[in-house]
Amino acid sequence: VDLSVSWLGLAMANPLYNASGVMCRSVAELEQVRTSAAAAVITKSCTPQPRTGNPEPRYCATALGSINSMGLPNAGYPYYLDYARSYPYAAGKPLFLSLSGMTLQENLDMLSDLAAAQLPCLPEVNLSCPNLPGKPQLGYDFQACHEALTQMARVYHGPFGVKLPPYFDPVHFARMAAVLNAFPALRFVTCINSIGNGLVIDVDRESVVIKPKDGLGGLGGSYVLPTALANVREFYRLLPGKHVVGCGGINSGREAFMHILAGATAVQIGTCLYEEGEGAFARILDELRALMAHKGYQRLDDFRGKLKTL
Ligand SMILES: CC(C)(C)CCc1c(C(=O)O)[nH]c(=O)[nH]c1=O
Repeated sequence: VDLSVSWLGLAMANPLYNASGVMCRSVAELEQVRTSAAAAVITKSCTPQPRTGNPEPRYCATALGSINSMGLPNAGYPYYLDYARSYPYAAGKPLFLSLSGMTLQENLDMLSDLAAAQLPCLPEVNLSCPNLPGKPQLGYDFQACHEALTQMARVYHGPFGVKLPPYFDPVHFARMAAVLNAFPALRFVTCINSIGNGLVIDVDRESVVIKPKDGLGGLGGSYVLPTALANVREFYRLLPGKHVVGCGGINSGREAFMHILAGATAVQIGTCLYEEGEGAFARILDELRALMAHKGYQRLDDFRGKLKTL
């Protein structure tokens, strides 16, 4: 069984890597991912300056997944650029840099600096970043997205990608696809970011479980799998020539298989990686390999995007 993936001029031994935000804030964590069975690495979404993020508790895992309102704690863009400068690209594991400015200008500043650095790493721009006050997150404001991407594509000419929030309405899928299809240099979309503003309640304590936003936070893990799969399949259909990276609810080879069947080129592991540690990569790969062998598939292309409808 061959698990290799080749895309954007990159060759990956397998389709798995971390989701931005998990095991990727410090160099020590990034090296944990790089030296694991993961085939690529992505950094924590960064801002130009370091941020401590929200007060704790700001993450909580449940039997069905996780809730977080981290508040973008990160070591700052220069820290991750420095890691990208010394990263061993020749070892064959691609590096992605996640950018999440608090304003459009911050994203433009980081992207133009990254362009000047001329490094082999690829930017993944987080569209769950804040928009103007009184407006929803950028990814939910289609007009603002189009304007932001126009300016980003003006300062950064290489291939880049975006991390998308989940969408829940066919009209929203179509509107966002129309925006994304206007940018040839936008080569991949990562679906999905956490499902925003969920609320987890602890019955014994009769309390919320995270401190920020009176308990509201982004949902990850099994809670989001059907939504993640829907976003992967819809954007796989709606963005011809672009790649979709699947993210959301992957706990085993079965969910990785589902994401690839729905059209994902590669897949990111978030909550499961946070809870299990880097051993999750080898376990999930073994399970995916066994599932493919059982089904008689030699390589990922044998079933990628071939989800049957009834
Ligand atoms: C939600 C933002 C803080 C604007 C971006 C960072 C982020 C966070 C975070 O740092 O709170 N958590 C997520 O699940 N997804 C994200 O994209």
